[in-house]
Amino acid sequence: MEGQDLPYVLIDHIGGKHGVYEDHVEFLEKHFHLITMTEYLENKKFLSNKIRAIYMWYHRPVINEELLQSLPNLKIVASSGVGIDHLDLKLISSYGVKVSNTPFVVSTDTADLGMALMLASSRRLVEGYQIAVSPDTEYFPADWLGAEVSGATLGIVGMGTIGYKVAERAKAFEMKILYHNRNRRNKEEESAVGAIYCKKIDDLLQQSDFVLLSVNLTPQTHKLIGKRELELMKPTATLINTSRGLVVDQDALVEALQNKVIKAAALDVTYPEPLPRDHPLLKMKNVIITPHIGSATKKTRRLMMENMMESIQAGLAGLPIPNEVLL
Ligand SMILES: O=CC(=O)O
Repeated sequence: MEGQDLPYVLIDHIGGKHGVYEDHVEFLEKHFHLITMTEYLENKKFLSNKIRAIYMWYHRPVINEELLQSLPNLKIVASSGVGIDHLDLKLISSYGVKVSNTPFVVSTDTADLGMALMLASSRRLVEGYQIAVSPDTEYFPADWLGAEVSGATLGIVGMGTIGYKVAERAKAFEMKILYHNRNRRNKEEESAVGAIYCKKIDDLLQQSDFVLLSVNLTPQTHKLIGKRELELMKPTATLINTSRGLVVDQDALVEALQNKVIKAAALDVTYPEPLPRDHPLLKMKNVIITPHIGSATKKTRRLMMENMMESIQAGLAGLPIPNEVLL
C-alpha cells in the first residue's frame, strides 16, 4: 500500500511514560498512518473523517462519548492487554465500533509473575536482599525463615487462561491446587494439572496457604476479597494479586495485614497505581509490590502490538476480528 493510502489510526502519543513504544513505531508505520492525539486535536477538522481505528496502548487515549462522536468513520478500538475494565463497551458498541484485546499473548508472562510473587514473598527475597546489601555483615538465617511453596496449597481464584497457566506451573512445584471459577473446567483439564474445583470461594479461602487472584475486574468481582473473605483465610496465608487492585478491598487488606489476620501479600496491582508514597502498604515488611508488570517482557509487548495490528487490519477489512471482545 502506498504511504498515503494507509489507514489513519489514532494513538495517544509515542514514547515517554505511557506512550506507544518507540521501537514499535517503525513496524506500525508500515501498516498505518499513525496520528497522535496532539496532531488530531490540532487538525481535527481534517482528521476526524479520516480516522478509522484507535490503537489503545495501555488505556490511552481515553475513549469517551466526545471522542466517539468526533470520529464518524471509526470502526475498531484495539486495546492492549487482557483487562477491559477501562472500556465502556456498551457506549463504544452503540457507535457501531468493535473492540479487541490481546488476552492470549499476555497469559504466560502473567502466570510467571504470579509464581515469582509467590516465591519472592514466601522466601522473603526482598527482605533477604536488603539484609545481604546492608552494611551489617552479620547474617542470622534463623531470623529469616520463610514458608515453603513446594507441597503447599494454592487457591486460584479465576481459572481463565492465566489462572490455568499458574496451575500448570504450580503442579511442577508439587502444590495442592484448588480453584474457584464461574464455570467449572472439564475433567481432563482439571486432572492435567491436578486441580480441585471449589464451588464456594469460602472453601478455597479456608484451605489455601496461597490465594492467587486472576479474575477480570467486573461488577461481580469488584472488592471480591473484603474483610469477611480475609478473615476466612488462614493466619499463615499469603494473598497474591495479579489481576486488578479493585478486586481487593485495600483498606480491609491493610487492616488484615496489620492485625495478622493473614500473613502477607504480594501485589502487582493496587488502587491507585502507583500508591501514594505514604500508603501503609508501602511500609509493611510482609508486603511485596511490583508496578503492574504482568505482561512486561519485550517479547510479549511486541506480540501484543502485532495482535492489535492484526485486529485493526481485520476490522477494517470487514473480516472476523481476532480477539474481538463481545458485549
Ligand atoms: O493489566 C494488564 C492487562 O490487562 O493485560
